[in-house]
Amino acid sequence: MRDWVRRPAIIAEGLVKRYGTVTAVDQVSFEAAPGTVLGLLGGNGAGKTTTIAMLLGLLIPDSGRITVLGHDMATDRFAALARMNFSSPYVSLPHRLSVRENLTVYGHLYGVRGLSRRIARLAEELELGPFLDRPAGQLSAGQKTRAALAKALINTPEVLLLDEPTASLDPDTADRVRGWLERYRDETGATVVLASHNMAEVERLCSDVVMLKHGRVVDRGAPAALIGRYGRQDLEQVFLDIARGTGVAAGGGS
Ligand SMILES: Nc1ncnc2c1ncn2[C@@H]1O[C@H](COP(=O)(O)OP(=O)(O)OP(=O)(O)O)[C@@H](O)[C@H]1O
Repeated sequence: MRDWVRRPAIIAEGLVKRYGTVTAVDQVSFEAAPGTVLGLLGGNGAGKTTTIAMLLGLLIPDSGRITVLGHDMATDRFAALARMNFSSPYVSLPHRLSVRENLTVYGHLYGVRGLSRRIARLAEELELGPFLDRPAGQLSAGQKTRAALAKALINTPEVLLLDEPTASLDPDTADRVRGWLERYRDETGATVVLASHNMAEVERLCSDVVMLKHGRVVDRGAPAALIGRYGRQDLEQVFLDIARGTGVAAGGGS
């Protein structure tokens, strides 16, 4: 295999972001290998959304460096952005446009070929049919989340950043969306960064996780390795140990 094939899809090195006196992200580094799902975990205010916003180039780090698909996001971000996409509960689709119109606008922005077919496929897989022609502003929270996921997938991104993608979905829909994300990753080889508070979801989808606390990386590893190191049954218990400072991890930390 050639070197460029093995190169991490995402490299974050020493990221720092301050909002006034708050250091939201403090010397955070990680890598995501191509075709993997990296979980960004941490309690409320740990710095997950800020990190994702920096990966997207929406926020400029105060220091540190981000490379996505070989492109330095400080100097060459547009080449990478065309091959990326994201969904976030903090970014709504334009309210007055229908879901179909939204997907059409974003599809054109990304230069998607065969756009009608792509929209039809996403509508089928994410079950958008019943509200495809309704204004995005009139949807329920769960319907908005699915529409936002469709927008995030419109350009078949190689790097997909998902901030709490199943937070407002009912358990059945959330499970189906997870299955769909797994298939998407398997079929396309996309690299995914997933910020989530759902530890069962993270265990299922992520090959690696980065645990953040107060903007710093406090542990990292494969879910099974972390569970083993903390002597726990599942990632939820590991999360609680880290959040409350009660866990004793063997040979861990960073
Ligand atoms: N625009 C902003 N101005 C000032 N402080 C901010 C801003 N955005 C985030 N912060 C602060 O930065 C820190 C990290 O916030 P961030 O939203 O990245 O956390 P998070 O891990 O995504 O949290 P949550 O799980 O609650 O969504 C928090 O202390 C937050 O209050």
